Amino acid sequence: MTATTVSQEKNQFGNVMIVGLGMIGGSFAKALKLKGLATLYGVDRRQGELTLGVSTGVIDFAAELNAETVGKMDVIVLATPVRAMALVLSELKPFLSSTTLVTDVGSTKGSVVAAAQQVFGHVPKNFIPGHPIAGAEKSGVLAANPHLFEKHMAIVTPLVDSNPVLLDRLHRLWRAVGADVVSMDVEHHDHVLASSSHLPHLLAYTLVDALANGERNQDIFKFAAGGFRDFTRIASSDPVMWRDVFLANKEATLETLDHFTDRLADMRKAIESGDGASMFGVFTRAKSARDHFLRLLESRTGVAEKEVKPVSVSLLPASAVQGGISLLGDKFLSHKVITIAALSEGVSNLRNINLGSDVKVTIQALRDMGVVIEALAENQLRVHGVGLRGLKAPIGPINVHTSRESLYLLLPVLAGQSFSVTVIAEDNLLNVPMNELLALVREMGGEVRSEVGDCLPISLSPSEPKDISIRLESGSEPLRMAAFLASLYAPTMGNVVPLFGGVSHCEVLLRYFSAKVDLASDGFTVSSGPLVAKDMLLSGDEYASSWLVLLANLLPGSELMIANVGLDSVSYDFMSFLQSIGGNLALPAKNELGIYGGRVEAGFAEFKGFSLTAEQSYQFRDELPLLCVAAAYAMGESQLKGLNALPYHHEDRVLAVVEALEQMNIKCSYSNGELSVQGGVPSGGELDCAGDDKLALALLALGARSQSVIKVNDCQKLLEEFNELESVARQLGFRCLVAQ
Ligand SMILES: NC(=O)c1ccc[n+]([C@@H]2O[C@H](COP(=O)([O-])OP(=O)(O)OC[C@H]3O[C@@H](n4cnc5c(N)ncnc54)[C@H](O)[C@@H]3O)[C@@H](O)[C@H]2O)c1
Ligand SMILES: O=C(O)C(=O)CC1(C(=O)O)C=CC(O)C=C1
Repeated sequence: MTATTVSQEKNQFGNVMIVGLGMIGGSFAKALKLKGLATLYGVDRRQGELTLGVSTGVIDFAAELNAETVGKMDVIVLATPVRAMALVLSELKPFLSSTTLVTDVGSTKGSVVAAAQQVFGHVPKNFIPGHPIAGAEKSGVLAANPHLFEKHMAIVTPLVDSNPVLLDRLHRLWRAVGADVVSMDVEHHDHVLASSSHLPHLLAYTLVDALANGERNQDIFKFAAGGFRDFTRIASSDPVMWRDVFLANKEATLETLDHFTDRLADMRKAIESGDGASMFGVFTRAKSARDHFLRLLESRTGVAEKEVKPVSVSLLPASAVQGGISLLGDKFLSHKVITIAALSEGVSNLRNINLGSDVKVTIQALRDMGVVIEALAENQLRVHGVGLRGLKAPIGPINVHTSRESLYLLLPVLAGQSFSVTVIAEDNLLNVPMNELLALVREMGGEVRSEVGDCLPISLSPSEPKDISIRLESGSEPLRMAAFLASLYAPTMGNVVPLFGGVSHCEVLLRYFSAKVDLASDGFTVSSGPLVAKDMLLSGDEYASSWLVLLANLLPGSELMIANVGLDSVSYDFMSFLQSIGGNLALPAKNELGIYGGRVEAGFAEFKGFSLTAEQSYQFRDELPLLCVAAAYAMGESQLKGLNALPYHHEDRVLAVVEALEQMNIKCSYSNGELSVQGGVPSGGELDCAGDDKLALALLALGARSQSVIKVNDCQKLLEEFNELESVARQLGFRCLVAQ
């Protein structure tokens, strides 16, 4: 049950007494009182706090620990500093009923259990300790905040014979004030909190005290700014409370303090000897660990959840594509290069990197495993490679979120490391069997476990690496890259046989980073050896290039030049196909790396109706939406065959275009995987791209010469993935209208 669905029945907790009406006790009381869930009684050795408690509406009654009051309580919460709790328990003992739940909020749990044992001779079944993991550096009832516990954790530490009915009541109490309840044993609690809460307080207090009493103390405080304030906020906390905590949790605090002192001594040595690499390593790992912690916190408290506003985009009529442009780096190429650079030996400077959301997923995962990736100027990264097997075990699972490309790149690399790891994902990547990819990882020799038939999440455990031979059954580019990466981990040699010949960025990039990839009679061989860091300027996005070329062909008066294309065989063949159906474009020649790199030029032309074989449909499956648009404007009829043999998401995308064509009054029919389209002039109106960025671009192109404007809805993902869309349009003299 979540906090929001908790029952809010009036006065359901009956009479609740808070002993120690300070900041925490007051916050708890106020939250219950404001919701009308209990009648609140306060006890405090300071009469002033009780008077304030009543006048500020934190409690209903100021009370004392006597037979009459204690006897009628349903719940008693001890909220004094931890060392005062033994005294409070002994004062309660003579009047306490076994049906009253007694709990506490103390920051240490072992000492509170020991206090109960000392007072009662055993821990009574109705005494169940607890601890809210929420607080502030303030104290006293005036600092009470009824929202303090919302979306925070409350730890309960029941003992074996704790009364289950009262334990249930304790859970409900914490949930009623908005907390998420977790159960823990006492010893574990004290060790965890010694590191996560007690040590930081000790450091903050000691730092402030050392500086305040050191030389130049006046100026130190005068010139201290945000960093000092952020680090030392908690040194303003209550000294009595914290003295009690350190007296009560001595052993666990000393253990974590010793570990920290050793690490501090290492840092001292690094500074003394000018060992920048060690410092850089510590700072990078620490940053990555803290970023990871913040993400966990955000996902728990929901603070990062931002409202996503629907965005629509339209291409305004009477535009032509005119001018020269360099496009931002290709997305999948960016993923690949960053991963390869991370696995290389040495430092690589990468320029024109596309930092789209999926690429950031890959970067984060690599950082979580100790790779230092510096963001230099815009779209420029410096990657400090760690070598093929140099990744470090991450502190939590690797989350590829919704990025299929990150998953395909990272999985074989993780399978080649010496640690076990769990890989998790979200939304579209869940519940999809990853058979081909997992088969490949299993071939590497690693153990792969998933709870539900080859779907994520999965756990990988390393084993002896072995030589592999992979014959790819599909033409998927991510799978091809995964196969090449897997073969890098073969002890002597790996063998990759792609479904199609032709050049792809996979082997070109690996060779560029010094991998020994050779063309064999059957596919490629990859001989074992290190990757070596290189600098690289990435070529422009391939799908964006194809889209612009199509637009230039559709819009009269266009004169387009893209200066930085880098086409693999599929993209080159696609552009050549456009030429073969009457398209007006000039393509670059093959460069020394085997890629068609350089400039593409394009201008207006009228396409002829065409016929696409099933093999071509498969080969151009990514570009099919663009080809459907070419068909919509072509003279005569076009046929696209074999569409039902495509991976389902490609067929779905084509079907979405077919629906759009029909809506725009372009005659078309689809049966048995064959689409025929009668060229014409699309009408206009609103279309939905269902959050698919590639489909969105195709639908925008459909509006190139439509009778009235075509507005494409649900374009948030398009603007995320192609965020330079508006600036590209501006540079090339055509107009895109983005509206929310
Ligand atoms: N401050 C935090 O961030 C935080 C967070 C979680 C848990 N805690 C725990 O909550 C407890 C209370 O902390 P706080 O921050 O509310 O402190 P606080 O100083 O604001 O309140 C403590 C109150 O206890 C009263 N008190 C002390 N001895 C007493 C006694 N013998 N009988 C009756 N009243 C007595 C004090 O007069 C004071 O009003 C502590 O055990 C602390 O470890 C604190
Ligand atoms: O936020 C703060 O000021 C706190 O110190 C809260 C904090 C913590 O260290 O996180 C302090 C003590 C606790 O027992 C629980 C929470």
